[in-house]
Amino acid sequence: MIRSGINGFAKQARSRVELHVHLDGAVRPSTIWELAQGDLQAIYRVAYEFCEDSANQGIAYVEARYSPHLLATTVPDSPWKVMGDVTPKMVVETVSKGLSQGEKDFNIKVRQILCCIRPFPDWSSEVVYLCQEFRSKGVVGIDLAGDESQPTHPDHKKAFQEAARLGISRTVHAAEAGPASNAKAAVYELLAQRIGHGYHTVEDEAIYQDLRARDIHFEVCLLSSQATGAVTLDWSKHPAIRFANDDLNFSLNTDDPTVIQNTLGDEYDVGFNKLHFSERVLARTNFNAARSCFLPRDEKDELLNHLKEQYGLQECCTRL
Ligand SMILES: O=c1[nH]cnc2c1ncn2[C@@H]1O[C@H](CO)[C@@H](O)[C@H]1O
Repeated sequence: MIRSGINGFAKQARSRVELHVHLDGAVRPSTIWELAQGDLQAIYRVAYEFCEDSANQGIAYVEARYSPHLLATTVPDSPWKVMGDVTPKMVVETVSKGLSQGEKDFNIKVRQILCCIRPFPDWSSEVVYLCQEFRSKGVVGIDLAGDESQPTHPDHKKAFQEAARLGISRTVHAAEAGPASNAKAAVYELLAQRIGHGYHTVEDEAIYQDLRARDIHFEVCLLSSQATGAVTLDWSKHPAIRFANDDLNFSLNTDDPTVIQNTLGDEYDVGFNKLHFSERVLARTNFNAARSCFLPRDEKDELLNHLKEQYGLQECCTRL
């Protein structure tokens, strides 16, 4: 693939921002093989190596998401049927330690988003509790992931409203495979500030225009969107082209790099080569990610200033 200038530049300069990547979808295949019996050491290793792999892609800041319940072994209704003594809280503690050591060793900033899972509404109140409990240890937000074909359970709504009350930032997987109305519900009922994917939002003009006017951020994952069948295989019809033309607030992300076998650089390459995004659009998506990340104001400003320096921009230029 021909590399875009901004991509080649960013790789060396530690100047990318990624908002949508599943930690449990980013495990090195060689590590999965070795750690087939999961335990806390395995979780620590996955978190630590995630920092190294992200740093090697020129990433300055990344928000990694996962479900504490799906990685635990004490959850009775977990789909994995493996029982042990690792609680969801121990999972978050261990991920925090692994990321924190990785941040130091690889000179990168990494924060966590804890996922609620649609078919398991019973877990959601504990996810909010864990977000609150680990706020000072790197947890910056809450997500709702999983199959969006069923109506959102009231317990998820309760959890997200509680998260909003506590000042926990919110993103929701919506309109990935499901209809535009799911994105609307994510914003109005779950109080989401960001939408995971959101491709089908373009199919309802009123909803699309409303979310655009509200400056809702869309976490776009190009290669994942084709791999999951969420969009057609014709790149020229990809909804992100509309997003770019409308200067919508969106970013490029990897989603599940172990599964998709992609890097953030690949996503920028696809944007450049297949969707014909200009260098300016690619830079803008990266700045969109920074201005829509879940860091507190002062740390966000620091990140934006770092990016401006890397891109050689003098004045405030988050809207390139
Ligand atoms: O593209 C996606 N859409 C919806 N859910 C997803 C996607 N990728 C992964 N997960 C779900 O999120 C959980 C926490 O990281 C994963 O375990 C998986 O069940």
